[in-house]
Amino acid sequence: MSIPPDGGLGHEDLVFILTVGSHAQSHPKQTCTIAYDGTSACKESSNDDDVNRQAINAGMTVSSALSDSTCGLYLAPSTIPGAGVGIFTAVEKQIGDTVGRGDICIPVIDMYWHADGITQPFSDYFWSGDTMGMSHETDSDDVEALCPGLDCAINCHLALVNVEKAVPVYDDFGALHRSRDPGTGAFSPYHNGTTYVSRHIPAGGELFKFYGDHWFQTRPHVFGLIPLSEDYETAEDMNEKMVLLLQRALGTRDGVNVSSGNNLLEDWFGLLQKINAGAFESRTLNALPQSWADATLAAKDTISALHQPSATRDVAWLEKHGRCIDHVEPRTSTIVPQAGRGAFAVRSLLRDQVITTTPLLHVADADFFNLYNVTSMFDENDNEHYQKHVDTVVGSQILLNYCFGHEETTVILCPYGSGINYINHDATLANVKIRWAVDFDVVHDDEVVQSWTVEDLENDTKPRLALDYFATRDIEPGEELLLDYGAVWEEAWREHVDTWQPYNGVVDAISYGSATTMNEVARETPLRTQDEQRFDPYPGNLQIRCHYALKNTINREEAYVFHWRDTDYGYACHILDRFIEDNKDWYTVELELTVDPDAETAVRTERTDVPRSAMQFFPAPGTSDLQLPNAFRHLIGLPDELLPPQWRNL
Ligand SMILES: C[S@@+](CC[C@H](N)C(=O)[O-])C[C@H]1O[C@@H](n2cnc3c(N)ncnc32)[C@H](O)[C@@H]1O
Repeated sequence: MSIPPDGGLGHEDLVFILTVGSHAQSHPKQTCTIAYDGTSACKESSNDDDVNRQAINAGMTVSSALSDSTCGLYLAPSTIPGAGVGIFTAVEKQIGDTVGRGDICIPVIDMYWHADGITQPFSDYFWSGDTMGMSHETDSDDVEALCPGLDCAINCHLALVNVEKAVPVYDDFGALHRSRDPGTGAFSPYHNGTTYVSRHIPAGGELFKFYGDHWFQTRPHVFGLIPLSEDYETAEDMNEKMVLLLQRALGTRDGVNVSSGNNLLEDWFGLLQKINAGAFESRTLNALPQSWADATLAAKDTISALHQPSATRDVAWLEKHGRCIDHVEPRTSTIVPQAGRGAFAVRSLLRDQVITTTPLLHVADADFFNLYNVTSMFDENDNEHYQKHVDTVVGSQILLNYCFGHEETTVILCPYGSGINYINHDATLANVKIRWAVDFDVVHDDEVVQSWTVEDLENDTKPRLALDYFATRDIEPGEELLLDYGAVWEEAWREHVDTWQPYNGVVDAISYGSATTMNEVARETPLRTQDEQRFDPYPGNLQIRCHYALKNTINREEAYVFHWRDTDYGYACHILDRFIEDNKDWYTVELELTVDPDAETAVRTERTDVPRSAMQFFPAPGTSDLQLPNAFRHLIGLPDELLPPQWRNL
């Protein structure tokens, strides 16, 4: 089982991309990446990038733009011993290809505060929310992203990292509006996270993402002195030199014909193995090939190439023993109003066919999902303290809407299968059902269903349960998959719709503004200065932020365009002045460089000659649709027949 980290880019890794204006029309597109240290690198955008981008812009997932007849992705036992399940591609993949069909990500806000002390499995599966474009969900810095698809299920092998972490697209303008739609805020706006291939993968190869070296360093009891990324690089270099040296000593240029029984080689690798076995404890030595055959192979190719065969399964074996995880893709629901996106079949599915099997993360204490009322107080030294009122639950994490539960138990089960989290409810049109997984011991232990108590589940959060989703009738390609969430869910939804009223909070519902729309529609529109905003304000739920690159002074002579990645958040900034020169608008802004909200004084600095593209709208912290106090929250009903009797504790 994969255990993603709180990984991702730190701010120091941030770069901005500028499109070189003079080249933009007459030459192939160039993007230049400038790091904070001032170094830059440019590359021409590939056609593949354009095709992918066009597909995304057209509202399709990348995969649906490509032809699709057989399963391309499997969930199967990982090739890493003890790692549970892993994800495998059934088709060869080249750098820049995509994998999967666009995952959803779900923010979990202020968890370490609201759910302090509650045993939960999620920490090992979270990606840090700021690397997923979720920074604006709270001003406390405590936002985690659970991406229950590939980002949750792909393992990490530091020698074979072959796909990049997917970053979701933030879509706060969807089809729903908080002034009229009771479904507003009831599903995650972070979706279509596309996984890109970063290294060639053979058909049958397991996928590996980079969790960050830190993730392995902080788990020495599990992984011991496993080589880290840098160790592989150093070992690569050492190996090349070692092989050259030995070839010279052996008087051979390629060394391939040297018999494995050669004394020099035996002595050398015998010594290396002894050193490795305890004389020195070194992650780098652990990365170094331990035989002449491996050393020469690695010198010709890479050390990673040595690991690839053992990380590859036969495709026929995957078909037989794995579970297909790419039968469905997400799209805006066509059947269910107010529901956001849904899951659609990409190929014919037969009645009783298992559409996919999905592992479950379990929480024994349902209070994990509660959001509590908070008051802030100042002590005698004027330090602010927060008090949690555990008797006043004011809402639930949005994650609740993606998990299964039952009114007679505190146990909650959250699936992390690719695509299945998009399946909506319809009791009448349901064409999918769930059951405990059959014949998939690698993630499902029926003993847990038969005899584990709620306490047992609390004491052991390793995923040990899985569900099969199967078709209850033949399903055509393009049909939406629908599940019956149960009568309790349906009644809760009906009551929500009947009693729902628009919520007027920071801003009245009708004048709520979508940051995404403002950034798309008003990208070229001049921004109003602070003085102008006094008379003509922007919607109160929006804030303007300036690009991170403004941390350094900028040079107007280079007519650059700032590029915002989906994860960029920038600095809070205020527009002091706007002026026109060379027929262009320029701005003088004040940046709040200190991002820590607890800092007593924000470090402010002024920048002038700032172009429009350096500024972007964001929802102000805590004002997104997800944070609406009247947003619908309800677990999906676990059918009565699946609830183990010993879990009934309510
Ligand atoms: C597991 S998610 C399904 C995926 C979700 N539609 C999305 O876009 O991420 C469950 C949530 O979808 C919405 N939903 C599902 N079925 C619905 C229905 N029949 N009517 C209204 N909303 C529905 C509700 O917000 C529910 O809490």
